[in-house]
Amino acid sequence: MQVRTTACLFSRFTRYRGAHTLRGHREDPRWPGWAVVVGIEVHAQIKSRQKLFSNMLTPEPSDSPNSLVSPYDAAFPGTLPRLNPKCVELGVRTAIALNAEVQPRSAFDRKHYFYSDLPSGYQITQHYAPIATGGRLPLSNSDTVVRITQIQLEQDTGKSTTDARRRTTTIDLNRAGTGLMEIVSEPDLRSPEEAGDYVRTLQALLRSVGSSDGNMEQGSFRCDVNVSVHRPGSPHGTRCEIKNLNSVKFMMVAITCEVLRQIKLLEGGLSVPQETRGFNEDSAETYALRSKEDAPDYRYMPDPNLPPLLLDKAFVSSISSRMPELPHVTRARLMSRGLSERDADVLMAIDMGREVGYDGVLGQGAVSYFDVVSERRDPKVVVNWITHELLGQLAVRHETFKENTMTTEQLGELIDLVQSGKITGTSGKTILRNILTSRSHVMPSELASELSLFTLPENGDELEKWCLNAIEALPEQAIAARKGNTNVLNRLVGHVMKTSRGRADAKAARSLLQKLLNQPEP
Ligand SMILES: Nc1ncnc2c1ncn2[C@@H]1O[C@H](COP(=O)(O)OP(=O)(O)OP(=O)(O)O)[C@@H](O)[C@H]1O
Ligand SMILES: [Mg+2]
Ligand SMILES: [Mg+2]
Repeated sequence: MQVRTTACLFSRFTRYRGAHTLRGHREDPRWPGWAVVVGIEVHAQIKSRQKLFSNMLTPEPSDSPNSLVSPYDAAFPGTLPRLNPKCVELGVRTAIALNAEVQPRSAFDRKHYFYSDLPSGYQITQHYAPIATGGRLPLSNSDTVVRITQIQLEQDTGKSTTDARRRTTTIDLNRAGTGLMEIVSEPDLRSPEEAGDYVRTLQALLRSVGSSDGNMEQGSFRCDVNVSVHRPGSPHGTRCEIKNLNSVKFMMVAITCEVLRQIKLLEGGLSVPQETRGFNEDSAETYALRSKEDAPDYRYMPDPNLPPLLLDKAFVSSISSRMPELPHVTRARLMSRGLSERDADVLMAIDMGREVGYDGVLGQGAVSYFDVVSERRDPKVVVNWITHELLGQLAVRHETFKENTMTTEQLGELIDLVQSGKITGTSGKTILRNILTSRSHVMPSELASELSLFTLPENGDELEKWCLNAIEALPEQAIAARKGNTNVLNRLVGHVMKTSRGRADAKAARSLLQKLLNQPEP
């Protein structure tokens, strides 16, 4: 009894504190005798129509430079910030999705530094009182739960591009003033792979609640990765922060390189100085950007133009009640309906924008398509038709799921026709291809009769004709099959399928062929 109570307490404690604080060290063969610690600061662009403090539109990467800049974004004297409520709502949605505590009172501060893409000379952020604190994110591919320190709202800067040859820097202020959420994790990650899993899980979560596109390549989701190493059992080592990583893959490579660099220093009797570092993708090396001593003094101060942000319980619960299904819930629901992990992932990946060019929201794309078709049908059969046939054919056509014209009614009826044996699987695929090519909304049953694809009993006599035809066309194979060679029998079945253009039922053809072959020769 005593033991059980302790175990119970222990598991609750680990869950509350995050799995890592009490998790035993698992040796990594890449760095025996060392333990790795990673904490990530994510800057995710808020998917609001307008910027954080001005009514200028949030730019797309395709917008021409300096085309979406209000006088406020360019820091004209006399302009004042006005907080965009949509950004607050999306910040709160993110906080709820991360199980964080939305603060009834948060505030905005100025972080000062001087750089050409920051016209006001300061960035407005939430340094002292963030909008939410203390969340948790269970990773998709393991039992690890990563604690979230805080979520803060802040402005993005403009973009400067330096042309070394011409010795000029061009400034694009489109991005200046767009809303960001800085999501800071506790140092709970233990390997490059876990860091990758964290970023992917977070991207999926933000996309599912519609608060960010989460696109690392396009810069709407930027990660600063803090890495340190220590001997198991000793306190955490000194961290270095790696900036400007633009894909999950390179982030994982950068962490690996940084771990090996720090170990080399420590094993050589040196120490790791706290630094901000960059990553060179070509040489696969991190390099020093600035040391802790060079870190600027940001002279944080409360922004006198912005009152504190007060959020009452009713506001938060009204957002809470309108939250969409979160990815881990969708996943569990799909799997409880008998889908494999892989099938669930394929459907969810489409909705969460991993399909190129598809900016979907979970629950409005492939998952809901599946939900509708499988409402009164076998979920496993339905998912097979979607993932293998429909997605397969779309891929052949270089089309995305968004471009799919086949309705849920069409696919539903098609599956019913095949399942009830009225048409064969092969005919079903022909009809599916036909519907995708013609982009028509004609129902599969109409097409089946138009193309005379209905199977037995309508074409019972035909089946015999096709089988006799096959035996006649392949006499040598017929002799071998008669002697019991089943491989050769398959060739004959194939011939029947070909001449019948897939209308014959392969099983029926096989048994009829066997019957015909075993009859005494005339
Ligand atoms: N020993 C450590 N090893 C690895 N990561 C660490 C370690 N200690 C802290 N971290 C991580 O470093 C990050 C610190 O981020 P935080 O935003 O608090 O401060 P900062 O990096 O000093 O400031 P800034 O926001 O200006 O970059 C967190 O994600 C935290 O988990
Ligand atoms: Mg930070
Ligand atoms: Mg940092």
